[in-house]
Amino acid sequence: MGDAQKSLLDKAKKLAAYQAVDDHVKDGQVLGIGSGTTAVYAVERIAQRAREENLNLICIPTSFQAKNLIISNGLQLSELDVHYPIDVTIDGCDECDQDLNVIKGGGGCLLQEKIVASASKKLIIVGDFSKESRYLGQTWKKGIPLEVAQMGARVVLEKLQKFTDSVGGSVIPTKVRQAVNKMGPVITDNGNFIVDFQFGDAMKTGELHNAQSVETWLKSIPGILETGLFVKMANQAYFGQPDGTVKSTHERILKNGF
Ligand SMILES: O=C[C@H](O)[C@H](O)[C@H](O)COP(=O)(O)O
Repeated sequence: MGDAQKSLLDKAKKLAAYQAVDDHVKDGQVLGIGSGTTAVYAVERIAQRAREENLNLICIPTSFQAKNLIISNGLQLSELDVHYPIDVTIDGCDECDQDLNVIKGGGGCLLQEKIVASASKKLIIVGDFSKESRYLGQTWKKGIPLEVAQMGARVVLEKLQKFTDSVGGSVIPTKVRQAVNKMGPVITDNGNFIVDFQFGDAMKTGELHNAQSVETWLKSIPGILETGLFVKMANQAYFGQPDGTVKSTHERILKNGF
């Protein structure tokens, strides 16, 4: 990716994050703090508003990165054992389809993100224009990130490969994600591996039916501790556009127990 494209995407991430914070963050709330590069802008804006408007906010992190962001921005850090439920969580995504089903975990944070999302009255997704798609897998070609117990990785890979082969295969193999600047696999904040499940166009073509059936199937495989598929969890999405505007979906009410 060239510098100009990167800068365009960065601006779009910032626009979306700022707009989402301005629309949803209010005094006295417990906030879930997402992970990734877009979440950095959300925390920046939350901290700005907290200072300028003297807001009293409690922040629950979704990762080690988020925890450090909360601390370095002078926000009040807490955890789910102390503050539950969360009023609103603002988090990034790798891809978001037209039904607001989302793929997350491109940066290796998904298990804590999903727990925090499930503890939130509202989940607001933020991203640049490249994250919006019609169906999952349309733009995100790296597979569905899965958090997998280390000793179960071989078993999980065999089962996923068997499925991939049965639907015609994928040119890219499903494998344990390898680290950059460190030899060997990525180890998550929770001490597990990440497996990137290459599902190709299976969701579009029908082999995987829909995101909910994929999620149910993946969660039925022992060793898969969590998936990066967030199905019917997001209430609204914001996408920063190249022209400096922000496109947002309607906010939907979910029957999520709150
Ligand atoms: O594992 C990482 C998280 O799920 C991120 O929220 C997701 O990858 C999007 O990250 P970014 O905002 O950097 O594109």
